[in-house]
Amino acid sequence: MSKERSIREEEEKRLTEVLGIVERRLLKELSVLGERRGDVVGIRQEFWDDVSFNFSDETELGETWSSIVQQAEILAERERSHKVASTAASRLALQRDNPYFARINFKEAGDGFKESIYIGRGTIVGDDGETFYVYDWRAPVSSLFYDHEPGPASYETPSGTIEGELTLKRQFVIRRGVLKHVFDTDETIGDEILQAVLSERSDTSMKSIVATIQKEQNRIIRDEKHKLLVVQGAAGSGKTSAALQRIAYLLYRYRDTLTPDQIVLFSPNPVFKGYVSRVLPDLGEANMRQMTFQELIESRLGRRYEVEDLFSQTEALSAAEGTPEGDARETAARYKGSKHFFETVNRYLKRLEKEGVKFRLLRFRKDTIVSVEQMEEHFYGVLGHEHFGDRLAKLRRWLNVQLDQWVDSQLKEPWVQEAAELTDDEEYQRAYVELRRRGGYGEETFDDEAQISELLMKRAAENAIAPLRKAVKGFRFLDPLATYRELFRSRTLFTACAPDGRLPAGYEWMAQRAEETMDRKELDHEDATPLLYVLEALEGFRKVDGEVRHLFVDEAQDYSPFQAAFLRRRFPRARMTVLGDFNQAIYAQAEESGGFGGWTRLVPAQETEVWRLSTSYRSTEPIVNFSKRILKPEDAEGISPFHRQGEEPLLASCADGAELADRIAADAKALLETGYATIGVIAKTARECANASALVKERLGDDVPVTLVTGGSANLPRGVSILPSYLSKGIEFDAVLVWDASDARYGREQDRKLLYTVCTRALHVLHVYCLGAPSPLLAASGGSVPATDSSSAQASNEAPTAADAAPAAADAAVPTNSGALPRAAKVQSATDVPSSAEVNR
Ligand SMILES: Nc1ncnc2c1ncn2[C@@H]1O[C@H](COP(=O)(O)OP(=O)(O)OP(=O)(O)O)[C@@H](O)[C@H]1O
Repeated sequence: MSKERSIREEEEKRLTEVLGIVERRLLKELSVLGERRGDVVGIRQEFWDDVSFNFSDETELGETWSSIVQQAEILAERERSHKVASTAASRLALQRDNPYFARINFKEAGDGFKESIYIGRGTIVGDDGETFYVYDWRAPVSSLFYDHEPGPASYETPSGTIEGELTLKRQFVIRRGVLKHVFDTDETIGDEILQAVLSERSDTSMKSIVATIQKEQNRIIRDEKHKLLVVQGAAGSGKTSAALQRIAYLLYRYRDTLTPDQIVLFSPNPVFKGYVSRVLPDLGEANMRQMTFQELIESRLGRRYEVEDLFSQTEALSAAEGTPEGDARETAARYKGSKHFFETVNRYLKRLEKEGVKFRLLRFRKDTIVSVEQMEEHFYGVLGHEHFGDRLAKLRRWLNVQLDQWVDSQLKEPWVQEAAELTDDEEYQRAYVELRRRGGYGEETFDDEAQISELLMKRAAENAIAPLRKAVKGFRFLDPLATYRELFRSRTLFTACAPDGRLPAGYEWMAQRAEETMDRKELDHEDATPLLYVLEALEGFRKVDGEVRHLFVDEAQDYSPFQAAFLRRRFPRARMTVLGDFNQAIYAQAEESGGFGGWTRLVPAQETEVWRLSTSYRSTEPIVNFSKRILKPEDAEGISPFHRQGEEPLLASCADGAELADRIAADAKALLETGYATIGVIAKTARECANASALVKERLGDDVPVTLVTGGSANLPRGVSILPSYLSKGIEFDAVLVWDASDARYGREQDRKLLYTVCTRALHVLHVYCLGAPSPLLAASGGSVPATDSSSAQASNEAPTAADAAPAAADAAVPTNSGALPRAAKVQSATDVPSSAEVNR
């Protein structure tokens, strides 16, 4: 028998044994699940039958109440165990499909103890409770698989380093419980598996990468030492993937103390949120909390102000591009995200401890209950020696006392008496019960009547000022906007607070803009974070999320230094993992920061680690090379493609919009017919997308699904998605068709990173179309295409020919992994090379 066959037989036997264990356990869990479900349904149906009702006196009432509580507790307990059984069953079902993906043999130094270790998405222990059939990929020993090739190897455990020798490294492709491929490898992670995984057609949600985590990614996933982890990685180098597997790792490593809701991931937009939401459930873990920065802002400011979001700001800047107004706004957006402004605001807050907080008076009809001056006097006088962050809460207490006194002062007023007379029976009954409870109501006497009418009047007055009580509770007597705005009303104040004592460029424009917008309670996006910071500082950061233990920020280069500093204040206990790519910094607000938003300043250097990921896994080699040439050479230097081949990107000029739409529609159709699942048509702005969508839909008719993706979209659909450049952040498509990368659209230096971001969304196929002359940023990518006719050029500097244009889509049909099959690694048999559809994730 050949060596390959004997290996296969050995592994098949082992697989059957493991599947037997999983199967038995799954059946058991399913039967527990059935029972629990029956219990829960039964208790819910009969809930009220088992409660004894008796309201005759206080004791009976108490007993009725405890019998309800008891029933509710039984129900909650059964629901909990139903959930436990259901989680276990889904985990086992995943394991039955694909119990493990790798095996290593490791001989420990010293005693020479040799062990075969199988690695999968979750642990499988034998019925004896001791034999480990499969180790979780996050177990310390599993590191050996990701970090080493056969030979001397070691791994870290909580009790120290284990040294030894890796004598075998084997990978499996198991699908639906059937062993499809097995092969040994002598590379860190077998190249052929990775080739096959990367050649797969994409999906509308991201997949896990546990079977093919690369060594440099593994370091990020398992880092436990640092308070701040900064990952600078090329487009498609696996930053988001590393972040998500890291979350799964942390949940496993600290499973007794860390829960998913103590982990927050900041995502760039709602589409991305949907896109990554399957990864953790597929790994058998519950999802962490996810939010966008905009949602954080909306939750605090949205009810009081009309807040512009980042996308609207980007659209507004794009529409005003090149005008004095547009330039001024861009300068303002950049400045208000800067470290200089953050420091200015901080110094302003210091001054506010002594003077300057703006309040709003409490007024009932025309009556001032507490004036602004009285509040200032109390805040800066009586409370002047208190800690600044506590003062507002104390002022609130004092205001409530003022309201109490005011209510008392009103009892003789005719309006209160009138209101009290309108009291309905129910209200009267309630007042009666309350007086009895207080022991103040005896026999029917004149005095009792007086008491009840006083109570009714009090209630009437209280009802009338209920909105004021609510406003006081919500700190609405504070005027954060006016307080913030003062910085743009007084030049002397600003210069006194600025660290260098100077007004920033464009100050006059900012001041005027504040007058125009803030009166209408409208907030430009660039003002939202500073305002929120001022508000929270005045309130003593009472909404601080101290429970959050890990904060992940993806696309971190898009955050301004101001926002970075704000997040640090808001999540003070959290360790931070921030991931980004300075080559993809596309928003005005982050430009001042050189792309990394001042993250590294937040935590002392000795508690910070900066990792770089340079291999780009997403796109084929030709696409990576094409995209790199959009960047300045010094920025592109560190980016290397993973050697996966595919067709050369296409760059073509179109004479007019109709031709552009014709070609994109034809490409999209042909690519879908070839089997590509997701096609991204990416235009620069939302306005262009609306136009593109109408034109493309018209050409494709109802047979081809075409979706216009907007800032509010929560999911990426299959088929053709038409979306603006900034919404394509973090996501990917089998094929990207760029809608108009002309000089007119991407002509400025500021557009470089945006165009790079757009082109790097493509996995297998990239077609870049221009209306007229291509952007000069594409010149090095082969962009010297005549603007006049519909000529096109393969980006490898081939001379453009007319034939290149239309058949491009057909060319794209060639599966891009055709030239990318195994390299030197030892493959068990030629037929063992996995096809792209059969690879473990
Ligand atoms: N080790 C790996 N094994 C398999 N696939 C991988 C690996 N690393 C990355 N990928 C794939 O590469 C693609 C890009 O990964 P990901 O989105 O995590 O990169 P990114 O650095 O966040 O990209 P961007 O900055 O462009 O958003 C994904 O399809 C991901 O599955």
